Amino acid sequence: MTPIIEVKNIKKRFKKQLVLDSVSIEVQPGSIYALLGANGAGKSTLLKIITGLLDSDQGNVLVNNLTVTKDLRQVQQLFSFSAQTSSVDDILTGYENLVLIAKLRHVAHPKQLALDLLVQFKLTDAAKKRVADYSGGMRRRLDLAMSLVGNPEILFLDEPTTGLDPSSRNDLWQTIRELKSQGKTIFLTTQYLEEADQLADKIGFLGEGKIIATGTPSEMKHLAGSEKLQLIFLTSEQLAQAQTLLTDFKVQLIDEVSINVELPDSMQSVLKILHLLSTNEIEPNTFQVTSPTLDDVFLKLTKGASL
Ligand SMILES: Nc1ncnc2c1ncn2[C@@H]1O[C@H](COP(=O)(O)OP(=O)(O)OP(=O)(O)O)[C@@H](O)[C@H]1O
Repeated sequence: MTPIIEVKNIKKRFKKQLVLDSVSIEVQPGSIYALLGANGAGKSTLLKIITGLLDSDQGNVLVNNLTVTKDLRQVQQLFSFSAQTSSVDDILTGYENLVLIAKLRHVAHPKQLALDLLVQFKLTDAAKKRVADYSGGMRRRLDLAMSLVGNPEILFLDEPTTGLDPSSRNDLWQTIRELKSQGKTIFLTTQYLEEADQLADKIGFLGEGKIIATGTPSEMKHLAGSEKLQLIFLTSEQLAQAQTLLTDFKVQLIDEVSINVELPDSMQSVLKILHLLSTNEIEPNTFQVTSPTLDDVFLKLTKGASL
């Protein structure tokens, strides 16, 4: 399938600081792409370049096969951009904000559209409240609702859940999933590994100005290694006996009574290991299978830098 967004070899420098160094990204239509990176990695800068708000020094961006810098007017019809700073007007109510933006975008029946969006984003009860009195989660939902006025194909969301509590974050994730199920393409930036894991079809890790790794969440986790079986024994003698039996496996000592065993082929290896131990009358006290997380990938890629 032809990508709906193609970022090709983007370079951007602010004075002496090279912020983006040959960044290339492809996003498929109807998918969620998460650009993951630490504070200051260059995520917002890249979003501004993709949406035509900022010029790059090198490279180009195609949206629906249109070059952003040449065909900006046409490209702007295809997307909306929710920046980190909310675009809602505090003095107006949620309903008034939506009607205003709908009128500015010359949408037919702005009042009806505002009412429909308030229902879709579960804001009907707060429709007549001034936005100044909204919670952070309600503001972000209103922001998203406003970005849908004009029915754009692509939504760019810059750190959509930063500053939200876990419950509001979950609500917003659900809303983003619903937008994808309606066929929207979503390009979001985040510094939360869990958010990328929960939402993205494809992730790009931005580090030191480059995409240092890219893939689906499960492909990314494979970068951090295979699944492991953690075995905890009652005594160190049992552990030592187990080690002598597991010489065909990669074993990592955790403490004097626990080990991690790498599982090259998941369940088959688990069954083999437990069978081997039980036929030799060594019973672990507890065991569990652990899968690598995106945190493991990030630590491996950045050698411990914090996100
Ligand atoms: N207009 C500008 N002039 C000079 N430097 C800038 C400008 N905009 C961004 N920068 C610098 O570029 C780097 C990347 O900033 P950017 O805002 O793109 O990062 P980010 O990944 O979005 O970070 P955050 O998660 O904190 O929003 C930072 O070091 C920032 O100080």
